[in-house]
Amino acid sequence: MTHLLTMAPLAGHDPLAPLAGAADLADSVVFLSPSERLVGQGIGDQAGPAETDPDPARRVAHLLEAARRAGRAPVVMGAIPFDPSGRSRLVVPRRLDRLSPACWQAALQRLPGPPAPPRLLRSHPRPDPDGYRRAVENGLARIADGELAKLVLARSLDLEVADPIDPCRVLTALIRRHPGSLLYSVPLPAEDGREAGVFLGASPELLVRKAGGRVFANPLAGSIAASPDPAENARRIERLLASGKDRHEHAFAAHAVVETLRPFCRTIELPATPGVVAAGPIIHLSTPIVGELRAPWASALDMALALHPTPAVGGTPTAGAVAAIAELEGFDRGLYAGMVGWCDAAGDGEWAVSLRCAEIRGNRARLFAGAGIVDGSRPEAELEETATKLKTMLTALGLSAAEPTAPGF
Ligand SMILES: C=C(O[C@@H]1C=C(C(=O)O)C=C[C@H]1O)C(=O)O
Repeated sequence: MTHLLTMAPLAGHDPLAPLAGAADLADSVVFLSPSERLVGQGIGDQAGPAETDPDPARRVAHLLEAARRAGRAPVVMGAIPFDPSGRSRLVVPRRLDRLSPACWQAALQRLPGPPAPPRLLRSHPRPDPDGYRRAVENGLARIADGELAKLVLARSLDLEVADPIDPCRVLTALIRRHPGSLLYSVPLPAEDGREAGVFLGASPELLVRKAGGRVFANPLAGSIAASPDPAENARRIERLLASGKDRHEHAFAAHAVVETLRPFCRTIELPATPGVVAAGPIIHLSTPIVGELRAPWASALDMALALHPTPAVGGTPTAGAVAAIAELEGFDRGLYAGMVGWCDAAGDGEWAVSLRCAEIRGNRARLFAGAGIVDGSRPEAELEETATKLKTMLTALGLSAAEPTAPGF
């Protein structure tokens, strides 16, 4: 990416304003990864044909063309839902800043502290724990029938707190706790009777990154709760690496990613064994994948759309799993388990799987978490795994799962 501004010299412009609490996150878009740190400001006026076109690639092309005409940096940022034909949140910020690693280190000093623990008024899990166990049992029956080999079942948690939530403090709490994750905040308009807000999170999972002629991906699947005790944590990592059920669950995602990327590549390899990645309260099996692209290089977005939904958020076979998810989950995933990131007119870009996230609107937050079901999965363990994954956002909101006020999830 060559056309982005670095810490902009413009008088009166503060590239960090949305992260420092000096500009509204609802008028900004943020994507921070170990490779790129992008902060866009001024997104106010962007609803239009691109919002309603069911093809995300056409939506992005439309926005890039509009950016070119308006003389803006041709970079589209935002989120595409789990159902990519649904409402995406894609924008071309009026001002875009790319923060260098040195700027970023200095910037961290300016971030506000975590939110004060809010007073929880109501919490509503969907499905409730019994409903989720039943959905997993149903999924296991379909796996036993041979209809499916893997299925990812998720649930959502609606929270209402006494005062409006400050999304900036929630995002900066995530930044401090998850510096190696892909961190994001995307504005949400008022819709379906709900007020405007933001969609934000800290995803450990890179769907795809393209930089010049190279492509990177990092499928995750197969998880265990982390322990605060280092010796116990090390034992859990050994247990995860040795778990046949988790290795089987992981293999679906890793194979699918390599096989989907292979036609785009001159060279690509699947590492023989997965490693692990720690993501706050949870540890995942992880396979980093690198490929050399075949000319003409496909764009990051084309590859992201080809990969989505990977078996890490959908299942195997894909179409059957997506149909089972619609039938068994009983809520709309919206932007959860879709993709969030950026792409430019040269085809470079980076897209994370939209995980460990929440929609925050006023004094309400909707959280999401899912778990992969394969032969050998146990409903109670999968329920616990989703509760562990929810902790990432609960902690950032100041609602630690250990507190007596914690929601009954
Ligand atoms: C579905 C989620 O996470 C995905 C599922 C995982 C699993 O089942 O082990 C692990 C990481 C993610 O690929 C989620 O965080 O909601």
